[in-house]
Amino acid sequence: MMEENKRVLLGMSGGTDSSVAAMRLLEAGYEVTGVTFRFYELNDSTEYLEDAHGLAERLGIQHITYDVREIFHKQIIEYFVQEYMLGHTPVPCTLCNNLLKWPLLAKIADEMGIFHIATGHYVRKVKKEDTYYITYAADSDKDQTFFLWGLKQDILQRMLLPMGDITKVEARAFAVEHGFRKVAMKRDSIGVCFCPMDYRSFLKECLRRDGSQSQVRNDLDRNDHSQFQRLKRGKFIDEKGNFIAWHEGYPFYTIGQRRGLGIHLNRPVFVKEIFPETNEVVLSSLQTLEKTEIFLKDWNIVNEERLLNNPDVIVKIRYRKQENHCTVTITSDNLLYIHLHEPLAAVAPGQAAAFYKDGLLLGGGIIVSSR
Ligand SMILES: Nc1ncnc2c1ncn2[C@@H]1O[C@H](COP(=O)(O)OP(=O)(O)OP(=O)(O)O)[C@@H](O)[C@H]1O
Repeated sequence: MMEENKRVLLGMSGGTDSSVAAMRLLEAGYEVTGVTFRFYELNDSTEYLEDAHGLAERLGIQHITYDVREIFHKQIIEYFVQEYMLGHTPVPCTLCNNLLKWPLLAKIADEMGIFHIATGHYVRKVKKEDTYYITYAADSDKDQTFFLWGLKQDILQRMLLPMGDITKVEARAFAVEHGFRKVAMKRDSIGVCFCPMDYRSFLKECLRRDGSQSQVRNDLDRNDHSQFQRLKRGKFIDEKGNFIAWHEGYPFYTIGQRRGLGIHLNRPVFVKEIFPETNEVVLSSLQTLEKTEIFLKDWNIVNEERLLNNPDVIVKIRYRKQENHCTVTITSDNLLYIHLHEPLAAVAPGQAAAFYKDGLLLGGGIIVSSR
């Protein structure tokens, strides 16, 4: 294991937060090296690379770019499409952070003899009894803890999080004060980087492009017909299987969805279940969507003592949504079992769940099922 030093490798996206992060790290006396990952280039635009590089030059820091477009395509975009084809709700940002962004920062830092790794994430970290934890950001509107439950001690101990203590408003002001007006004016990124708008058009486009030689294969695709063919009209049904209306294809719906169903009934209805095999989507009242038990796969626990069997842990299944109280245990088949203390609606397979207690992020996982 490398000795701690005053060097830090910072992920620089070209955006406000990581740019201000670079300035704050320099102010704190670190020798900063910036790395910009080429994950995905929307409309082939590489402006972000030039922005990051230009900023690094002005700050007098070393800057490198690192092309991971192929890995990103395989691990994140194909996964994203495949999850919808399975009737699930994917979490690409969570996976990117936990499987790509932070591990890559650590790997490159290792190669360069740099101990610390940093991003412009709005999160903080603390050490308690020899264990490092991610904790909520000072700016609760920007808090990004929800995306980082998969990180382990080897990463956590090396992390520097210069944006955790300030608000976004302060970050913009900081950039202006330091003479970086353009940095301060950058728009906040919205949604998923490779699909900032409507995921339905993205899905259609991806599957059309991949066509019959689809790189995106799954169990449902055994019949060797292109997945694009699967995006066809299907039935909205009620819980008894009665036809309600036509829909545009099951991958275009998410459990818990109410808006955009394209139907008008005299009662509010929500997507309750998705059946990819028959291309049917079950609609029902919100109450029938409520669950009290959730099972997670691919989980990570930061501290077992604090999480398991604790009678009152907070679980979040959405970035900006409600916090629920629960108890967490491990099942005999190695899933995490969440017993919710009050029912929760709109629990979709594929989504992430993150656990908190006393402000500490204790881990999380991917939802496989609920009841
Ligand atoms: N292409 C990239 N290369 C290197 N690091 C990145 C890249 N994209 C994001 N990051 C890092 O991950 C952090 C969080 O990214 P995210 O896209 O969630 O946030 P953001 O609020 O848009 O940040 P920013 O304002 O810095 O773009 C960024 O602050 C940055 O440090």
